[in-house]
Amino acid sequence: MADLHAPQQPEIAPLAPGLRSETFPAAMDADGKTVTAQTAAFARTAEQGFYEPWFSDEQVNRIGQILVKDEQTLTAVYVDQQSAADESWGNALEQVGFDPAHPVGTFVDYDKTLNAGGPDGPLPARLITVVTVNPSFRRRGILKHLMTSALSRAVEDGMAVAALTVSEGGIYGRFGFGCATREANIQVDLGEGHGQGFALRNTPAGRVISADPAKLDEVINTSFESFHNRTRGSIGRQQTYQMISTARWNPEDLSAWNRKLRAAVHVREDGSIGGYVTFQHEGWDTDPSTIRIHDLIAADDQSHLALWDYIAGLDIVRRATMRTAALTDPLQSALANPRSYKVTGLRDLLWVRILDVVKALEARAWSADGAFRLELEDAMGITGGSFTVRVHDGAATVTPAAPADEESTEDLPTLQLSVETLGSLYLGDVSVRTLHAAGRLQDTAAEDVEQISRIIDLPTPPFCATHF
Ligand SMILES: CC(=O)SCCNC(=O)CCNC(=O)[C@H](O)C(C)(C)COP(=O)(O)OP(=O)(O)OC[C@H]1O[C@@H](n2cnc3c(N)ncnc32)[C@H](O)[C@@H]1OP(=O)(O)O
Repeated sequence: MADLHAPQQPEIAPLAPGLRSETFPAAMDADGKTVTAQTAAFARTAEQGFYEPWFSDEQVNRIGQILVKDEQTLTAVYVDQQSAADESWGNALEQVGFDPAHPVGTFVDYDKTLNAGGPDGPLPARLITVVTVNPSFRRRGILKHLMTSALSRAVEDGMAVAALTVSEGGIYGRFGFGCATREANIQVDLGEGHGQGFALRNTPAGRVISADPAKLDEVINTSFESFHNRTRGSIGRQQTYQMISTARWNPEDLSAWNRKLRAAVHVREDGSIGGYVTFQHEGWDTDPSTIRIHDLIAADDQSHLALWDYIAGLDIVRRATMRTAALTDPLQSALANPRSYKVTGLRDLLWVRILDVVKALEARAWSADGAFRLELEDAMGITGGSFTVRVHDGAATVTPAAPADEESTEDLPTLQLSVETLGSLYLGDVSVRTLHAAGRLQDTAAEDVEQISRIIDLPTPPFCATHF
């Protein structure tokens, strides 16, 4: 008998007449130096979709190579001028020199891992990025086709979760994605000279050593791996990070190397590497003189503070800024004067789509032992239904349950929510109580909220340090 609770592939939304889609791997030419014409044309369409400057062929080739290195799967939508339903539209495209080899829609997916805090470590996640539609082809269902196809493939491949970062907050909820992590922009005032404005209550152990970013490949890899394994909400990094953090690639203009980038590494007292920071001086015309931190990845909290102490100790610098700080950054509480740390902005980063509720919940962290019933609604029909969740010693067992209206011998508190809301709850960014107050828990009874919250809500928010 078919397992009615197994994830189901969603129906794939059709493309409008005259459009066709093709899925292919990002690939290099036989010479191994340039990406294929199809991959390069894909990168060109993405560049237009995100309103980037016209890239040179060399820059396009660099983007293509990044896609290749992470074995990314590209799906492109092309105009089939021959079969275009509206002939005058086909003629108009021809008149303006439209090249049918250039797609009008782009979509990338690839696999990394997501740390959901569970006992068995990070779980595989299907990541979605570079979603663009040529402005002249928007609002005709191209995204809907690309997304339903991609989620269908992800279910077929047995993925428990998909994730993306969004350009606009109103697009992806309809596909079951919920906002799951946030990050802060911070500004730290350093005062004049070390210790004047910035002083840690305790001096971190070990040494921080200035380093050439180009020589840090191994340090970057091992530091990130430790960080990823200890940080709920972390997503595995694509090759782009390695290229940027080692200064081989300048993200601002895609030129060959970033001459401004500097780095430092924390070496613990026992000689092991604790983490690294990459940063640049904003220029002598900035007032106050400012260091921008690009990336600060530490394997432990002492190393995190030690790297900040190094930045604060740089002579002539009065301010440090960072766009990717954790909401639980320990720095503010470690400062003698916590006011020198200011949060200047807050934004969502990771959005999560649960594809297999059993696998996903069993890979998650929990706060307390207990059991509850889950009534999950999934409008795309992928993973909805009734489940019993039992948590014991920090690990969950999730089993299909009879529908709520059928007789049940067990009296368990019941959580009713949509798959989008479960995505927001998954990594612990928002609490059961807050979602209940927001009216997002449908018919969940107020008296059940307290019990369920004790099991689900996690003590700290998650943190994802990876943009993609
Ligand atoms: C994961 C990432 O890569 S995030 C980056 C997304 N890309 C961008 O922001 C680049 C600029 N924008 C675009 O390229 C396109 O407008 C896209 C990709 C956002 C949307 O593509 P389209 O093909 O126009 O979307 P499509 O027609 O399939 O719309 C699907 C649904 O989303 C809705 N939608 C599309 N764009 C938006 C938007 N910007 N805001 C709110 N809703 C939107 C549509 O109204 C439609 O709703 P429905 O389900 O009620 O019918």
